[in-house]
Amino acid sequence: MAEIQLKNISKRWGSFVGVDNFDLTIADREFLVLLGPSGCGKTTTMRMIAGLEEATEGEIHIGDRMVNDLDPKDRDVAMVFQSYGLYPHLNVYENIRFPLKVRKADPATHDERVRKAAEMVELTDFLHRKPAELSGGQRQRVALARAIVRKPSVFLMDEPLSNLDAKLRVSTRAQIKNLSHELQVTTVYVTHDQIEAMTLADRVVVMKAGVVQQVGTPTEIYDNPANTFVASFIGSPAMNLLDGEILNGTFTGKNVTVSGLNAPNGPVILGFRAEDATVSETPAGEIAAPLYTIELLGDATMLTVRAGGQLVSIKAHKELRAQIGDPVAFNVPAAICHLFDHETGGRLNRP
Ligand SMILES: Nc1ncnc2c1ncn2[C@@H]1O[C@H](COP(=O)(O)OP(=O)(O)OP(=O)(O)O)[C@@H](O)[C@H]1O
Repeated sequence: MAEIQLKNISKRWGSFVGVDNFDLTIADREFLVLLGPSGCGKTTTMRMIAGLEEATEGEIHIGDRMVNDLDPKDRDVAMVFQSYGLYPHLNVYENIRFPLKVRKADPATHDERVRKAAEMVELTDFLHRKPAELSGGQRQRVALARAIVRKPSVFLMDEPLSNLDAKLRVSTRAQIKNLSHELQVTTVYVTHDQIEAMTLADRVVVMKAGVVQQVGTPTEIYDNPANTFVASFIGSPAMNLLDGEILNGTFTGKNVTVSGLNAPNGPVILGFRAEDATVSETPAGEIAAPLYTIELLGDATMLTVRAGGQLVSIKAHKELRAQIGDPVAFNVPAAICHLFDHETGGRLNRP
């Protein structure tokens, strides 16, 4: 168990900046998720912690040691990759045991430790099989067992679920969450999937083009996104973001009007989430726009309307039915709106 301190770390290749001035303390036992689109620098950040990539600048501390000059094997971190990295000629038992052998752990303890790790990921019945005889989900569980068998100070996981099909992803995600609760080991987890980030993290770091955009709990990031990038990256569907102008407390965009805003006059980007808008039976005084598409989600109905050339998502109750092209009347209460600077996209105070 250990705290990780990343003190202004950067990674540059020539003039290209992969990670820019990343500065964060990850608490002992925290589950931290690095989230962002492809190429934003998540993996590079994690590889610097692991020692697979040298930081161009800054210091990395794990526990009470500065590890910049330590080899990966001396940092006491265990990694799980999306590609599993299992040894094909070894059976599950020997794959899980491998780190104990390499680290010369007391041989008398191996059997118990391997079986315990296998049990934690529900692989007890598969110990004799070779990786080729396992499903993708089972292989990923072998990789997890191999990481937990030697009780490292830190777990680093790079998109461990991305090779699994949707259903398996959900169940393995739950297993990782449960495992991490049980093990209480500081974990850094890389993903581009915002649902994984929201469901697993104690805190999420949202990155874009090498630069940290926001650090916060899933709720903080969802409820108070720091800018339009974070607002549109977190949540499904993405937050509705509309260009327009505020005049005397009323926002006017293309075909969307919201009144009662407590904000200065001028151009802004107005944001609201699909679940915060309400569909109205009585169209008077509200926004009306033609239905572009309707999706039945089971527990709700998602409407997408075309408001002034822009698509806007509204989550409605599950019984709602409508035809494409029908006018949909909806209401956007001022209290649930987010306002962003129209040039920088940075968050303005909530109205
Ligand atoms: N060895 C390298 N030399 C030059 N540029 C690199 C090198 N490794 C990575 N990069 C660049 O650094 C940036 C960050 O890469 P990184 O792998 O950290 O992104 P990522 O957020 O993990 O993306 P993905 O989700 O696609 O893995 C990318 O633009 C990548 O092309």
